[in-house]
Amino acid sequence: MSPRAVLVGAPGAGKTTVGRLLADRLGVPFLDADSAIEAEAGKPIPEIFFDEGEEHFRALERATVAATLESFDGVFALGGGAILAAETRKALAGHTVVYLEVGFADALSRVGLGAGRPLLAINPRATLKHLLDQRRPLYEEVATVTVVTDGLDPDAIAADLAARL
Ligand SMILES: Nc1ncnc2c1ncn2[C@@H]1O[C@H](COP(=O)(O)OP(=O)(O)O)[C@@H](O)[C@H]1O
Ligand SMILES: O=C(O)C1=C[C@@H](OP(=O)(O)O)[C@@H](O)[C@H](O)C1
Ligand SMILES: [Mg+2]
Repeated sequence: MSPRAVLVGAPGAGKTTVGRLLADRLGVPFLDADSAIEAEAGKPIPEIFFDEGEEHFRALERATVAATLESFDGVFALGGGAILAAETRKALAGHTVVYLEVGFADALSRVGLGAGRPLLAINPRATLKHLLDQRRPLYEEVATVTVVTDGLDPDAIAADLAARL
């Protein structure tokens, strides 16, 4: 069993939003890794970061992604930092991985002041710029399909993807 599509990309790329729309169009279930982690931990992502730290969150994330890749056949949206783990990049090989590409200006306007995203709690502009630069090669490495999202409406992106998958 393999997800119909795994969505990767930076915070604000639209993984959660476009993923849900894409799943509706394909008539398959949708799962967001962050929501699965929150359900498992029994608390929101910012509280996991605050109480247990980022390393603990990343361990939960690696385990959730590994298990879901083997057991889920819908559309699966990852958190923006999931691909930082070499283990996760390796596990993505052989799957249909969609990279939702977003430039700095659109990403910034979409995430705003970073509410709900603990990594962007301090200095969201500079942090987001750094994340985009650091992670771009990793998203490119795992992607089998790349979609530019700048200036495009989520539903148009989902429609384009549904036609391509
Ligand atoms: N293509 C888009 N155009 C404009 N706004 C978008 C687009 N995709 C997502 N958004 C908005 O940006 C914010 C972040 O989207 P989200 O799906 O949570 O991104 P991600 O899961 O990749 O971090 C949400 O408020 C969402 O409504
Ligand atoms: O970029 C990151 O490292 C993170 C992105 C978030 O998901 P989104 O990319 O859906 O915002 C969430 O997993 C967590 O706050 C860490
Ligand atoms: Mg998301």
